[in-house]
Amino acid sequence: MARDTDTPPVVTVTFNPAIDYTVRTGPLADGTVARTDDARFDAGGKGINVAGYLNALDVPSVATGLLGGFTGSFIRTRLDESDIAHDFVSVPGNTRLNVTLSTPDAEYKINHCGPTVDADAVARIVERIEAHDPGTVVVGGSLPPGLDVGAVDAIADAGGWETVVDVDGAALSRLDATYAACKPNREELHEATGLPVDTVDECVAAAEALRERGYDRVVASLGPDGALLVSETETTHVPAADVDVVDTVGAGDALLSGVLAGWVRGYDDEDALELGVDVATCVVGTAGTAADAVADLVGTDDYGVQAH
Ligand SMILES: O=P(O)(O)OC[C@@]1(O)O[C@H](CO)[C@@H](O)[C@@H]1O
Repeated sequence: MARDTDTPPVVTVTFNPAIDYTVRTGPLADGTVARTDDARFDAGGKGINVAGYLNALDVPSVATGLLGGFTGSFIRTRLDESDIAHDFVSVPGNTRLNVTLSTPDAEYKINHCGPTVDADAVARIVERIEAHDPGTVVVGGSLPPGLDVGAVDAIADAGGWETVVDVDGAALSRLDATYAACKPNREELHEATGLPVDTVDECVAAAEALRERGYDRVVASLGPDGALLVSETETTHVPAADVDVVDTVGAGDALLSGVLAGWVRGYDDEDALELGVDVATCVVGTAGTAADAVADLVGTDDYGVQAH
């Protein structure tokens, strides 16, 4: 499908990018060495993943944020190799390396806090965003030491773009600006609202409560219960597909990317959410963040765009 060059790009902001090291082993035992040849390194962090998936879905995107050190260089190289447009601010220190360890019994995740960042980096990111004149800005992931949620509000308040956030529940409960959408998972819905989220109906009520706090639409990833999209006028629930989960790295980012791609293409919320679930299903069925697997969706019957 030809890329639409008239559409303003989606700019993604990752304050705290990461190399994702995803490794699968047999069972682990204390005091023994587990050996494996099943490991991969991906350029990651939530905003970077969203830019990669949007790129794979032929939606114009630019990734910005903060990168430093040898790990930052690796990420720039990977983005170049994958033809993902990027425009990062360089900072001192090494960008973090996050580990996902999959064993037959469990999936373990270790996320580093990231390098300490000077607060003036936020103004430098705003300059990069302005240079790309986006319609939508997506701020995704944790804040490194040195920044607080004011950095996210500063991005949302800095220009005429719509801002979408994928930040943790505590941050969602503290942001002050107005946002076009947020993408909590189930735990984050609870953390942000204090409401129970055991059933899908309870998740809908929590999403409605979150909307009252300044998020126009709430896209919630509910794991095995699928996903929800709650707006002022409607509530949509799409169940999860039956898929053998390889690992869940990037699943929430994939859901959000599919929804954003749908909105950019003028889908209604239901079709956008269905596309989001298709993209997330593809990612959980493939090792690592798997933007290459998402690109394979384009042109198949599973890619919702074909039906419109
Ligand atoms: O520590 P954060 O910023 O909350 O999450 C970072 C992260 O776990 O999220 C992505 C998956 O969503 C990974 O690429 C990355 O390692």
